[in-house]
Amino acid sequence: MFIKVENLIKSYTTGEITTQVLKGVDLTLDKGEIGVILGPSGSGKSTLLNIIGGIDRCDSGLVEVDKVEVTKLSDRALTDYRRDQIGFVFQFYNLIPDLTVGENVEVVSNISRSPLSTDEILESVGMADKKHRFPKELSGGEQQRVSIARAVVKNPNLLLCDEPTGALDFEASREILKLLQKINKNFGTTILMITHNSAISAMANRVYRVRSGEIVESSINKTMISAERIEW
Ligand SMILES: Nc1ncnc2c1ncn2[C@@H]1O[C@H](COP(=O)(O)OP(=O)(O)OP(=O)(O)O)[C@@H](O)[C@H]1O
Repeated sequence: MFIKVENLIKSYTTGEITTQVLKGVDLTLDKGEIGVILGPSGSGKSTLLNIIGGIDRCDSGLVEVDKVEVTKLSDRALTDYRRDQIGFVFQFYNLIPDLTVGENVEVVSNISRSPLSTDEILESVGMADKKHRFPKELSGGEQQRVSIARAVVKNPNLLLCDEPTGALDFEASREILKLLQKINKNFGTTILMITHNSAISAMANRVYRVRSGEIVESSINKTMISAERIEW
């Protein structure tokens, strides 16, 4: 088992009000699989992903990734874990506006332990010919390709995607999903992805549905379909 989450609990306190955002979440994913987390806004999906990725801490429970007990790591070790093992892709790309496409990717590869080649990655995401452009000269779908290149160049064990197609139209979304599927296949990268869109679950090995901080449904897809065939 590559990801093991057990009885994960997390609360946030604002002023005098404490809200339990994760109420005992269990989740597993095997190496090389694609997992999808579905659920309405505010149900705790990002909180769950951020704890798995070492951006946030839980109150109690277990997160284990590739046999590392993430929930036990010191702050220093958690930073190393995040830098060395995890690639993040967000809804709004978060590219550095003053850097070109190539430079945005190199910023990450320069601080990575065993990076892949920037040119090779840009080639695989279909952005090699736009290496010298700036983010504002790209479409949303192209910017997301660059942000995927930036996440993958460090050769992460786990790619965490928070609504990667949330800001894109249907065609651009499908291209991004095809790209994620290709990365999963070519690099063997395990992918865990949050989405509002239940059609996307057809390309996942495992699907988790979250509601109000709890997993209300989990399923395993015996037959995954190619992202090419996803419609909504
Ligand atoms: N840092 C924080 N401080 C206080 N409350 C927070 C914090 N982060 C998240 N929350 C609250 O926790 C709940 C779950 O948020 P989370 O972002 O995990 O949900 P989500 O399912 O990812 O939602 P969305 O689909 O809208 O992104 C929300 O009610 C949110 O307001």
